[in-house]
Amino acid sequence: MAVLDKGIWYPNREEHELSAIDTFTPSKAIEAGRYHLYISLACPFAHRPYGVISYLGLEDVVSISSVAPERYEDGWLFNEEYPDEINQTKNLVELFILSHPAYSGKVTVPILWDKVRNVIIGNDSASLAMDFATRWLPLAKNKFNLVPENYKNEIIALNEWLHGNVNRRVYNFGFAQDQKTYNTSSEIFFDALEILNARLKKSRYLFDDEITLPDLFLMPTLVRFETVYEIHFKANKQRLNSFENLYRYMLDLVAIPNLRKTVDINHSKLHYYMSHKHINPTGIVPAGPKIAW
Ligand SMILES: N[C@@H](CCC(=O)N[C@@H](CS)C(=O)NCC(=O)O)C(=O)O
Repeated sequence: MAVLDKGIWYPNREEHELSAIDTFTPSKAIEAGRYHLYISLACPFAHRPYGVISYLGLEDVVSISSVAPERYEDGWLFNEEYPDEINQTKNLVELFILSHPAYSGKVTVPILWDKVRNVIIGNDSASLAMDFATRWLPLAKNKFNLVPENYKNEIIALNEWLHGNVNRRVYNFGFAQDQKTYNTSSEIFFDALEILNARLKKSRYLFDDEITLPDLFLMPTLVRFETVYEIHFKANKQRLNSFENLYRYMLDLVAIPNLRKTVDINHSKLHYYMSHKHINPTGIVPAGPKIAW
């Protein structure tokens, strides 16, 4: 992978080789127009806070832009179609250095930028999503409570479970370098889909009939399944539509315009197939598959 070590970019160094990893200090101030969320339209983790902002109608309060689909040796890039209109940098590495000149750690999306202090104030998708869903709710156009108090602890626990068993897990076997790793992680992932499928037989969404935050954690993986993960990550133990309730659930979610507009299949395909040369050396992007939704 790739990291910054004291402000120097190493495209082939691992995070565990760093002597220290820097973190960002969140801002407590909730202020319309003050922050910008940098995402990649391809990234399922960035999709969490993006989904919350779109579903709640917070776009006029927090601006959003995406990096370009390709990610090579220089990391995430901006280009003419996907510019950095806030800081005019050419890539995310430059943006991290602008904020924290001696930064050590990975250079990932999403990041939340404070336009007043000109610094990054967060790069953890789960906590950004939780923050927008709760502290920012008073500024939202659509005041849906994604974290009802009676489910709060269960929601936090389910988000973590989804992260380990589903959202991150598909990468574990997609990037596996040996059969055993692939088999183990594929098994865990498809077992988790089975559990979710059974759960969704009893309710429309993960918690009853209203959308809650974990739905916006699960959706990003499901919408990338057929066009990317099934082929590129060899996630083909079962077809997604063989999980009847889970598939119905995904269709329900993408039928909601504020969620559907956060899904960019073409951008995702371009990113995954072109950028992961270690598993797709030619960088060829498949023409299909045609999907039903
Ligand atoms: N801190 C993260 C990780 C997000 C993440 O893994 N983002 C990926 C894209 S999907 C990334 O930017 N990877 C670049 C890298 O690992 O160098 C989060 O917010 O959950």
